[in-house]
Order: sequence, then structure tokens, then C-alpha cells
Amino acid sequence: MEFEAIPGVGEKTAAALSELDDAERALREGDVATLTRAPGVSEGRAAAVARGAIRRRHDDDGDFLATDRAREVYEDALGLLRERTVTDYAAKRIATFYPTDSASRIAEVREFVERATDRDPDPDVLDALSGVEPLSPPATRRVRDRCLATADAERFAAAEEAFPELSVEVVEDARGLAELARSYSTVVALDEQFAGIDVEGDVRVRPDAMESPDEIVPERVLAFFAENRSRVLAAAAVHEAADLDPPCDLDALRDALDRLDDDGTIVGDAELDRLVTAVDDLDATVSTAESVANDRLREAIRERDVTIEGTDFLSLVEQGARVDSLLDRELEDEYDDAVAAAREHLVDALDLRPEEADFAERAFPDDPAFPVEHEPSVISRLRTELKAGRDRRAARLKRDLAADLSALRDPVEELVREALELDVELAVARFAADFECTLPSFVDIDGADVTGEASPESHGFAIEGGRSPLLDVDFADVDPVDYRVSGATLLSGVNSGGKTSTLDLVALVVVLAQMGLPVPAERVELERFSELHYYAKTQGTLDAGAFESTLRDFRALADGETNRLVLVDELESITEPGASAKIVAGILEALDEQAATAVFVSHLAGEIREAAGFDVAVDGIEALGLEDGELVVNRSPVKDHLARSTPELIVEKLADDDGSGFYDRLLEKF
Ligand SMILES: Nc1ncnc2c1ncn2[C@@H]1O[C@H](COP(=O)(O)OP(=O)(O)OP(=O)(O)O)[C@@H](O)[C@H]1O
Repeated sequence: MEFEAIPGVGEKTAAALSELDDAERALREGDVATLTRAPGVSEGRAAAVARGAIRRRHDDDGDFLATDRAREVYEDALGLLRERTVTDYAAKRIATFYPTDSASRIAEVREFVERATDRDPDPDVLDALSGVEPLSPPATRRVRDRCLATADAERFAAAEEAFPELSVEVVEDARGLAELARSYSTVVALDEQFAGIDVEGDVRVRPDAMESPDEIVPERVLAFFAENRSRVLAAAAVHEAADLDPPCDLDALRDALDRLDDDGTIVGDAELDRLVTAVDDLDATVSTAESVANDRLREAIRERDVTIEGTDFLSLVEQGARVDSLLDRELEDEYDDAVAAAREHLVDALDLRPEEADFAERAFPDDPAFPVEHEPSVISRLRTELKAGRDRRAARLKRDLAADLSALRDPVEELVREALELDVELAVARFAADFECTLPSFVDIDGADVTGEASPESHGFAIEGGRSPLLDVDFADVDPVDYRVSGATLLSGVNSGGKTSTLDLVALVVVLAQMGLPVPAERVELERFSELHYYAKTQGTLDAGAFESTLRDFRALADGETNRLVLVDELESITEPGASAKIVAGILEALDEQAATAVFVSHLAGEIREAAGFDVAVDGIEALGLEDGELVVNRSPVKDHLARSTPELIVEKLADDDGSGFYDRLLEKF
């Protein structure tokens, strides 16, 4: 794949991506975690690259979010989803959803959403998910008892790359191999030419070594599973809790993992444990066996009266004669018992098998001596025997387990990936459930319908029962808002009536809809907008320079691009009211001419309407009245209605309460 063809991917990132084994799959599936493994690619960058790949696939220019405020709303939408993920992976993966005008991309995500919203966010599943993380490759550990050997320079380089755990040696001939076999327990010859060569030692000829790395270095797959054990087990638990069909037999997987220690060694094999313990305890046990024998013998000697013949006594005194002969004659049975006890201790304590028990026999010889001492050469041979048995068994078990785990390697990747994907799906499912969302219906401007549903609207948006999760009140206390706009419109309304909140709701609904996601409303129909331009309210009057640059921004809005959604909050605050009304009227005219959908919140709706050269629609968020000094508001803008301002409402209330006529006079001025 040509990585540089992905929007936003330069030479450096392309080189980093090409170091990944499965970059293409990761790009296709939006697998941000895998992309993050590319050298020097941060999480944010990985998400951007994944988005770039999606854009390329859908031929999407990626210009949908046209202003800072529009981008903020998108970030807020991501935040709502991210709060509902359990794993870091899903939190990152969420950023691959982005708003677009590409019908195929929207349709793709909507398919995902259909699947996601069928999922049940069971607390047990969420709990199990907390232990799932992307699988990580373990650090390379050197294996020193094995080496690879080849006579071919090219194969040498390939082997060094394929087997970083092993030394690769150059050999010319059988003699070279034999030399290596003296330094390494196992030599794996890579060249066919060595087949049939007779060399002493464990020399294997494996021209196929590169294709079966787990057979040559079983430590690799063992280390991989040891390192990732808890993630794999958590992913298995997720499959069970969520009732997903796993890609492998989970009991067999758990059995295999039970045979593996966290450091990649084999556990749970009684014979191996016996051999390991026997090697470790050999010296201590031999010394205890000697004590057992000597204690017995000492006891026996102490209890006996020994009669020594004169000649013996003489020879004892004169020549330092051996006591052995005395022992032999006087205490033969006791000596035999003591030595038997020593041998028995050795066999019992080390749990020696019959074939090894023979060493015990020889370790404590029958020739009487006091104190009883072991035969070092026999114990040394026993040690060699036990160690060899231990290593043979460990190697065989390693190979067997590595073979079992090697077959589970791909299924386990899938197991973990599916668990992580489930987290993304559950986040969307929970978002949809928490905010009572529905999937919106798209109506293309030419009447073609993205969703396949017929609709009466042909332009703009229509929201019914929209409730923004981003308001500063509890979601349960958010009043549903109905709002429908087609063309360029002014939105008037009392202070704090909810004008800004309405723009936010429209922006959020449109951003989510064009991400392909469900929206927090009972029903939404909308045109597939080409771009979202959302301008937040500026704080106070702008100085001349800032005012000029704002006007330049709006210049771009009149460049002829159709299908835009333009949301502008109180643009009049940028300069003095009289001038503002004229400027807004002019911008609205331009937008009207290019069939944009626009909502301009303004307190100067009346003035703007007068200044505009076309019949600009004015909607109003109406105060139903004042109650205990508090405004009672209908949050849904009323169509074609210039809402009364807050001052007007207050004057009206005063006029009602006061019969002097003063307030009536003021009221007439409105
Ligand atoms: N749909 C709603 N449900 C519940 N409360 C709402 C809703 N919309 C707005 N509010 C409340 O009203 C407050 C004021 O809303 P908002 O700032 O949108 O009003 P505004 O008309 O833009 O005010 P101003 O004219 O002062 O700019 C919000 O902070 C929120 O607490």
C-alpha cells in the first residue's frame, strides 16, 4: 500500500507505518492501537492517520468542520463517547469517527451503529473489559543454549533479522558444526548441505527454520503469552460475559495458559517440579543423609561395650590402625542400618525414581567408615543426570506448549481485538441509551435519500424533541426543543432564553449525524451538509483590526459553495448596533443566494430584516411571561415570530401592575 497517498501522511510517517506487520489491516479497521506501535507515531497522530485512511477510502476532502467552534462541538461529541469507554484503546479509537459529507462513510458508520445499539452494556462485560488492552510484543530475550549455523552470507543476514534471540554463526563444514556443538546444547543448521552429516551433539538441520520460528525458539511464543496473559484472559472473560462467539476454544486457551508462568517458564508439571527441586536440594539432602547415618551410628556405638583383643589394641596404638575393621566386626549390622537410612533419606527426600535410586546405593558405599561420608563423584554424576533430565523435560514441555500456543496466536489476536471493538460499540450503545438517541434521516438536496427513508423535507434540518447533553443542567432537566430551518434565518429571543443553547444543539445534532452516529432527539431529518461553519459569540466589541479579520472570515462564506450550514451567535456584538445590522443583512443575502442553511442569533432581528434585500425569516424563542421575577420560556423557537425582548416583557409587566400610564407610554415605543 502506498502510505503517502493517505492525506496527512508524509515520508516519515509512511516509513514508520511500513515497519508494522499489519499496517494495512490496522488502517482499514481504524486500529489506532496498532498504528501507535509504529516508531514515533503518537496516539493523536495515529488517530489522524486512521482518519486520513478512511477519508481516502471515501474520497472525502475532510473540510466539514470549518471553524474553531465547529471543531469544539466535535471534540465535545467525542468527549461524550469517550466518557463511556472502558479501555484506553476504545477512547483512542473513538477519534476515528469524524463528521463528513461523504454518504458512503456515513452509511458505513451507521451500519456499525446498528450493530452497536443491539449490544447490551451489561456491568459484568464492562467489568471484564477493564482488564483488556491491546497485545504487546514482549522484549527480545537472548537464548544462549542454542545457535543457528549457516555457510551462506545471505541466509546469515536473514537469520539474524528473523531470530534476534539467537546467535547466528558462520560455519564452513562439518568440523565447524562439531565445534559449535561443543559450545551450545543445540545447533540448528540452516543449510540443506548439512543434511545427513554425522556430528556429535544435538545438531539439527532445519532449512525451514524461518517458516517455523516457534519450533526453533519456543521461548518467543511463550514470552508473548506470558507477557499478555492477563489481557488474553480478560478478553476471554469479555467474550463469555457478552456471549460472543470466541475465535478459539476458551477452555483450551486457559489450560495452555495455566501451564505457563509469568516469566515464560513451564509450570504445573509434577515431574519437572520434582527434577527442579531435586537439583536444587541435592547438596543439602546429601548432607542431611550423612547426618542421619552418623547420628544412628553414634547412638549405636554409644550403647555398645566393645571388646578389643590385645593384638588389635596394639595395632591401633602402634600403627593408628583403622577403626573400620572394628566397625566391620563389631557393628556390622548397625553400620548397614545407618547407611541404609542415609540412602533411604536421599531417595525419599529427593523423590528419586528407581533408576536414579541406584545412585543412592553407590553414594553411600558398603565399606564401613566413621563418620559416614558420601562419594562425591557419585553425587556429581547424579547431579548431572538430574539436570539433564530436568532440561530435557523442560525443553520438551516448552516445545509442546509452544506448539499449542503457536496455534492460538492468531485467534488470540482476534479475541482481544474483538473485545476492544466491543468496548467501542458499547460506548456508542451507552451514549445512545443515556441520551435517548435516534438515528437521523438524511435527505439529499436532490431528493436522493442516504438512509433510504422518504422525507417531506428537502433542505436544511428539522429537529424534534432535541435535548443537548452539553447543557449546564442535568440531562433529565433539559427541555426538549423542536426546531426546523430551511434557508437563511434569524433567531430572536429573550435574554437567557436558550438561543446559544439552540445553536449548540443544532451543531451537535448535525456533527453527530454526519459522523454517522445517533442523535439526542426524538426525530431528526437533515440535508447532508457540505460544511459546518459555527461562529460563537465574540466577547465585546472588536477593535478595527479584529473586526476586519472577522469580515474576511465571512468573505469565505460567500464563495459559492452550496449546502453549507452556517450558525452564527450574535455577530452584532463585533461592532456598533447600526453597522452590525447592515453587515449581518448583507451576509444573509449572500448565504441566501448560495442556498446555504443559516441561523443567525441576534437581538437586532427587526433591524436586520429591514436592512436585508430579501424576505429573511425570523424565528423567536418566546418568553411565556415572568413568574416570581423568573422568565418562563418556551425553549422551542416559534417559526416566523419576532420574539419580544426581555426589557419589553418587564415594561409590560410594570404597565400591568401600575395604573399611572407611564409604563404604557414606554411599552408603545416597542
Ligand atoms: N432546552 C433547555 N432546557 C433546559 N434549560 C435550558 C435549555 N436551554 C437553555 N437552558 C438554560 O438556559 C440558560 C441560558 O441559555 P442560553 O445561554 O442558551 O441563552 P441565550 O438566549 O443564548 O442567552 P443570551 O441572550 O444571554 O445570550 C442555559 O445556561 C441553560 O441553563
